[in-house]
Amino acid sequence: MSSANVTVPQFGGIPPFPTNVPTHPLLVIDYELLKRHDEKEIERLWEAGTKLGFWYLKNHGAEKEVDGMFEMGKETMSLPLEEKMKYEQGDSGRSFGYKAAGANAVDAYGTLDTVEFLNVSKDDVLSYPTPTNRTYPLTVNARMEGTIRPFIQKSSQVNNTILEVFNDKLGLPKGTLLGRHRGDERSGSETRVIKSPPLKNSNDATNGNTNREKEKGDVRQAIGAHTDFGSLSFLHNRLGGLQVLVPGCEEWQYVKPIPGHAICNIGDAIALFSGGILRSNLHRVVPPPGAQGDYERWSLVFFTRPGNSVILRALVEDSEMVRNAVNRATAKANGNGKETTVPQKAPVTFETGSTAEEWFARRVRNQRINNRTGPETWIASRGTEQIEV
Ligand SMILES: O=C(O)CCC(=O)C(=O)O
Ligand SMILES: [Fe+2]
Repeated sequence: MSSANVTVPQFGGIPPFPTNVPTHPLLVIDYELLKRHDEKEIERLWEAGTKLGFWYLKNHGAEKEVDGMFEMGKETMSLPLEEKMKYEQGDSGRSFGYKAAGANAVDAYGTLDTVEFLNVSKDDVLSYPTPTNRTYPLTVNARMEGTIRPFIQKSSQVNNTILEVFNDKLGLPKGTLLGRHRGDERSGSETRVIKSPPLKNSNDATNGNTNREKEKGDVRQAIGAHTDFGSLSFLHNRLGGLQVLVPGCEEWQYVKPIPGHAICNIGDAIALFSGGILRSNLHRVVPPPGAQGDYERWSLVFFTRPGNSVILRALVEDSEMVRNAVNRATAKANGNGKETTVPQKAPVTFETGSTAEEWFARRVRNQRINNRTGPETWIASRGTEQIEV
């Protein structure tokens, strides 16, 4: 049997992730140990959060719910496009609902994305059958209580446990980070199911706008380079395609999916709250590598985001560590007091002046291809990628 025919049993008969592509190993964090406040595990999570902002999470206990969510995703994406479009997220910066393939840009040139996804608001799930924000297709409603609610509850629990670890390591008073994610305030927290077409179809998925990539010698992007908008992301995928840009490296590297392991990462809100100590790292999605490219790619995320009214800024009054980090970043941007003829970098700003709701809407709105006027629209969609520590 050739190696291309060997499949991964836990991943439902798909070819294995190839060994000959640049791949970045992530630290594996054991959720069971975190829950028991194991000091070594907390140290390893801190290392993952401060160096790359990405890690694997094992023993998270949500596998059954994840499988149910993929089923819900398949049922929903199989609906006629016309039906899905009744629930489209629109161009005003709202995220909840359906996003068709090709509705977002993946770069400053306005190249179109190839993925379709469905975002379901945490608040809508918890208030179901009364909508908080909007309604969803029947395939979603049918799974609200049996599948989506348990998934959201488990995922929130996982992310909240991690928030508490970071809270304490940052020297913040107990409950400071959780207090910015209160259950009684509406938020942008949501779950997302993503479907990417197989490589051979990804060109016609969006009327084949690949010429620009061919000219640039770049790969086709399913989701363009981005930092996540919120606090913490709890991600489940089966096929490769997720890539990270590791600090100090020029080449994008794959993150290999491992059965039973979620991939977790930090978003802009936590990078800002922590004065850049915790990292919201750039990542993107490209077609799965090697023989995996012949398959449809599915992924699932739960995004924890701050309450809508929370101002995104470094928590300098609450933590000496955060205060020192902001002072260091400011001094560095100003050339550390040295006389220099080299133009100074724009100072890193941890005072966004923006609520979580505004930050999120700005980023969503400026990714939408219908809102594009030129490269400035892409720039206006950016997050915390300018933060260097
Ligand atoms: O599909 C993936 O593996 C990652 C998706 C992602 O980065 C996102 O939806 O923000
Ligand atoms: Fe992401």
